[in-house]
Amino acid sequence: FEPISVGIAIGAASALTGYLSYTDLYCRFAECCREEQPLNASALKQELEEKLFGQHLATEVILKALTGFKNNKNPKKPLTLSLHGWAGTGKNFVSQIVAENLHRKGLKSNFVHLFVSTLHFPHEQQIKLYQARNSDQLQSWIRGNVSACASSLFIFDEMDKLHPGVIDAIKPFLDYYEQIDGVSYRKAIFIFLSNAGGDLITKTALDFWRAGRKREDIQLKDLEPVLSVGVFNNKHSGLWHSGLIDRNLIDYFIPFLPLEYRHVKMCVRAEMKARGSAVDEDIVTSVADEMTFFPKDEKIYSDKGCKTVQSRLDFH
Ligand SMILES: Nc1ncnc2c1ncn2[C@@H]1O[C@H](COP(=O)(O)OP(=O)(O)OP(=O)(O)O)[C@@H](O)[C@H]1O
Repeated sequence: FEPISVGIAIGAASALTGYLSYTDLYCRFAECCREEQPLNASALKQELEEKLFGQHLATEVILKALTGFKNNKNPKKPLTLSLHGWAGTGKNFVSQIVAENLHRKGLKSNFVHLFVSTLHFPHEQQIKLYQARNSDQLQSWIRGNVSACASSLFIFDEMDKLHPGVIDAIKPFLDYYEQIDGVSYRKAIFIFLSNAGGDLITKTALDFWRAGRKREDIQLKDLEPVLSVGVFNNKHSGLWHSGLIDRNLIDYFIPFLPLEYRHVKMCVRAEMKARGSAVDEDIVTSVADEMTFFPKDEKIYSDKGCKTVQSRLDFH
């Protein structure tokens, strides 16, 4: 062995490992955008199966969509998911789980961005003003965030209340472009949440129930025609006016079913455990009994899903 080259090799190796561990160490404390970091699909699956109640379709589609996208080294467009359903059925909740599985700090991550349309664009009548000024702002906000981290996650809540003109501002980012002004958006993920189609999803679930069929037997194909009428052709829901659908820019439509009495009970139990208290079945029943259910005669589905469970539990 030649002493000089051995020395160089050791130096290089230690510099390399030193650098690697420094990066690792750094990322442990500060947050790093690790674009290539694979998704732990089994962890996500387990979390969804344990924590998300009564949403077998959403669980299945979300898993499939995310694993497929994250395993693809060279996606042709960003991933766009559109979550639909009645209030309190878990759309925000699932977005939070997805965020945590993509970026360690979840909703608090610098690479996860939640946009609430009624908060950011509150007054419909001023939309023209907003449109001009805020569309630019919205675009540069998205551009800035994706430049900082290609695998950024954007969650747009209350999408049905967002004006189509504003959605137009997002549209170019969702398309099949290699780059826009030097920035590639293909590794980003966009999640849209809305109540649009919720009533029709409920109607399908109710038809199954009335026919004595199991909820878990509802398949995506049972809901697709329903969603296509209620959402794709509904000129009143902003998203659909904007051409996102015509241009096939939404990759997955994900239905959230209305929650039943038993699911509300599961939410109460989960909330009690999260608060570190023992599960008291008497309290579980009385919280669930306080919720209101529809339709009037059968009383099967909770009006607000699991939404008010947390605050109701405070009174027990
Ligand atoms: N399917 C579910 N499984 C477990 N917990 C749920 C489920 N749905 C709702 N929850 C609980 O209820 C809370 C409120 O639900 P969430 O905010 O996700 O509803 P949403 O569908 O986004 O409603 P909205 O359309 O009104 O915004 C969640 O934080 C979660 O604790």
